[in-house]
Amino acid sequence: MDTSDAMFYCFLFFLWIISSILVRSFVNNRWSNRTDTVRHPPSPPALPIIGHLHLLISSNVPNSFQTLARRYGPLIQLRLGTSLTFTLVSSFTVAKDILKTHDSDFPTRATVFTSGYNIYKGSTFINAPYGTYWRYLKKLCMNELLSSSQINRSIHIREEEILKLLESLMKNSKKGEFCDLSMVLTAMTNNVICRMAMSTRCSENDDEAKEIKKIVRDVFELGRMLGVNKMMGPLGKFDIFGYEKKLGLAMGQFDRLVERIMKEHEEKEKRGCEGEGRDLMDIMLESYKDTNAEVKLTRNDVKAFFLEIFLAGTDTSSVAMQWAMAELINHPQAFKKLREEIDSIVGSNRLVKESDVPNLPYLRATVKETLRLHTPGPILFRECTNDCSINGYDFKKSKSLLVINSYAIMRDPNAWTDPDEFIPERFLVNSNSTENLGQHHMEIKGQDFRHLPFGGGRRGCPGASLASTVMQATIGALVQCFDWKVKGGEKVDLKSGSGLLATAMAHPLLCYPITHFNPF
Ligand code: HEM
Repeated sequence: MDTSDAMFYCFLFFLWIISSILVRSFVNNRWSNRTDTVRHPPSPPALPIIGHLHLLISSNVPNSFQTLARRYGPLIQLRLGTSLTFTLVSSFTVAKDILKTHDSDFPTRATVFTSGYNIYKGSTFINAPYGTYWRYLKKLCMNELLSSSQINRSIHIREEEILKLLESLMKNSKKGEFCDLSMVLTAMTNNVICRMAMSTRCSENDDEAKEIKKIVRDVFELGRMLGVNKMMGPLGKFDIFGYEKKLGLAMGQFDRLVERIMKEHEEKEKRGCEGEGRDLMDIMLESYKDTNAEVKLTRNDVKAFFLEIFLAGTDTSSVAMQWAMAELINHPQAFKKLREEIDSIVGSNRLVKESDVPNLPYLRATVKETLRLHTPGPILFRECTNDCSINGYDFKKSKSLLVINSYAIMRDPNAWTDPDEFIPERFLVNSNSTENLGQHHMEIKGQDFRHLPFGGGRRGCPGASLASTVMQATIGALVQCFDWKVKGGEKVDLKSGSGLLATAMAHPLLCYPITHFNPF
């Protein structure tokens, strides 16, 4: 955490104490009058007034939660301030109970940790309560927008974007310059999602994808800050730092840009142009215009959906790829093994392709292992919609919030051998292999609740296939085409960022690419 972050959190902490004292007298009754016989999970010692809030202010929140679970157990109750209580889940067996057995009792994402601010009021997919609207959009995602046939149809987009990435890295290599892999990977995933969503790169304005990236980044950051504000109690609502105003401006910019792109698509449809093929906007507009659709989508619903797809789909894949490269650079044996696998399947005349991936088990294992150790979505939020009991504890409709720490589950020593080590071999499922995989070997069949990078149950990530496809093809190409030398050292510093959901690397990944195979 740098000094300005520390000062900012100190200030928020101070603000919280004052606002909590102000409201304490009003909420005291709530605690003292509790006469229910509900069986709550155990709770670690809490500080007066703030409860366990100080744990959220500490550096890496999923990591602090993990330390708590190791001390107090896999199911504990935590309190933030005087009014927000939630249960923290840190074991895969309990996670399985929730995401599988009790999936229908927890079908809604808890939104108390989000800013709640949205110019598209009522139009949200990611935070929609379980119901007709959410079901309709989820079905649309799974059957059309992010289906395997739509992913296959857009293969040329990913191939072209990977080639563009390699081209720019070849230039760095030729000049002996270093590159910022964090930046170029973010630009690439952004282009892939923008082109798949709205064919923006191919429109007349080449800067649209960049513009969307900047706006979405602003919306994400400001939304995060507002979310923290919201947890600060009544004083947080005054928007002292002006985040709400800035968020409104950023969303307004997004709205104007997407409105224009929507109109362009509508015009294109009228003219009967096929353009780059059917993108996600075309599919959404078809639903929007369908008078017989189960849900009548509004223009705002369409825009809000795209904003959330950009928020959910760009940085996640890019951050995961940065970690994959960092781990591979720090583990030369794994890098060599991956390169050898690619060379043996692909040969030395062409670039690795998406269609090679089924024959590249070590590449798939590398991506899985990266997502296990460095998941971009370390915490899953759920709200109880039916009274139920889990592990002998009671959960109440509309009152019980769950926070599943998938970061801790994926590093649980009861589920994984050497849980903090990068060992792709643990995901190799090859019974004919003569290689001794030893105790790291594990078999993942179907949905395994030890491995939760994409969450699980009905609220699980609909972009999992797309994200895995992008990651496998990109990492494969980066390993096939270049050797990598870290700028200013032998090894990459694997420190991660701080905060509730901050899962990015603490420092940009600066490396010299050295050409090994030139596909051009
Ligand atoms: C490495 C990349 C990605 C990771 C690690 C990731 C992870 C996650 C996680 C952990 C969740 C919450 C699941 C739960 O609560 O059980 C989620 C939800 C979601 N993700 Fe992803 N995601 C990635 C990429 C994508 C992409 C590429 C898209 C779309 C283009 C996407 C769209 C969504 C959406 C729409 C939801 C909300 C689903 C719902 O509420 O039903 N994600 N993702």
